[in-house]
Amino acid sequence: MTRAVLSLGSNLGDREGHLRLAVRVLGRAVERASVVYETPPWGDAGQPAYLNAVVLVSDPEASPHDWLERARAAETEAERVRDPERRFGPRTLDVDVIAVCDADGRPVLSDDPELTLPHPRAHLRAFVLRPWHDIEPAAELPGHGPIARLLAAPGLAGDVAAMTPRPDLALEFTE
Ligand SMILES: Nc1ncnc2c1ncn2[C@@H]1O[C@H](COP(=O)(O)OP(=O)(O)OP(=O)(O)O)[C@@H](O)[C@H]1O
Ligand SMILES: Nc1nc2c(c(=O)[nH]1)N=C(CO)CN2
Repeated sequence: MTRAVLSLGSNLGDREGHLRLAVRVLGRAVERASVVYETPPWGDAGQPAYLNAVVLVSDPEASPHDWLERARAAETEAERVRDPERRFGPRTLDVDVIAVCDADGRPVLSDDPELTLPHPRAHLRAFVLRPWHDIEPAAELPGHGPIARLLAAPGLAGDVAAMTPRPDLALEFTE
């Protein structure tokens, strides 16, 4: 049994459709989905705006690695193409595993480059922390503390303010 926080992002093609596709691939594992946000590109400015959201998922059968497999399956369905020249470049769909807890609610930590937990750049990304905070306000990012505190830090204030909620694009999932 594991629970995970997954971040969804898309800035190419049918962005909304790609986020919906990810939720469909994750299926009944989805427990909560955040509001969708329109966000300026982070890390590589020369690309279109993203739609971002966060989902909380759980599955009695899933190992931490299974979440990475499911993330990749959704990216493949969205026909994501990787550009080795642009690490933070545009993509049809990005699904990142932000954090995983085991059956006892303990955070899973990993420095394996194939699946690093928590995600090594999550604490720098308002597009991850703000939607996560919306659906789990008391959450902590292991090694970094409460996400509410990270969001309030001066370094992220500009990025948080630049995010636009898109309630017109609510993600549906089976409760
Ligand atoms: N927590 C994680 N979530 C997703 N991928 C991870 C994680 N930790 C390590 N990886 C590895 O990172 C590699 C690159 O993933 P990907 O192409 O999605 O990166 P990216 O989305 O361009 O960058 P970023 O991870 O900063 O968003 C993958 O092969 C994957 O195995
Ligand atoms: N706003 C925003 N910027 C990004 C995103 C993303 O999902 N949203 N994903 C990236 C991939 O690493 C790079 N930059």
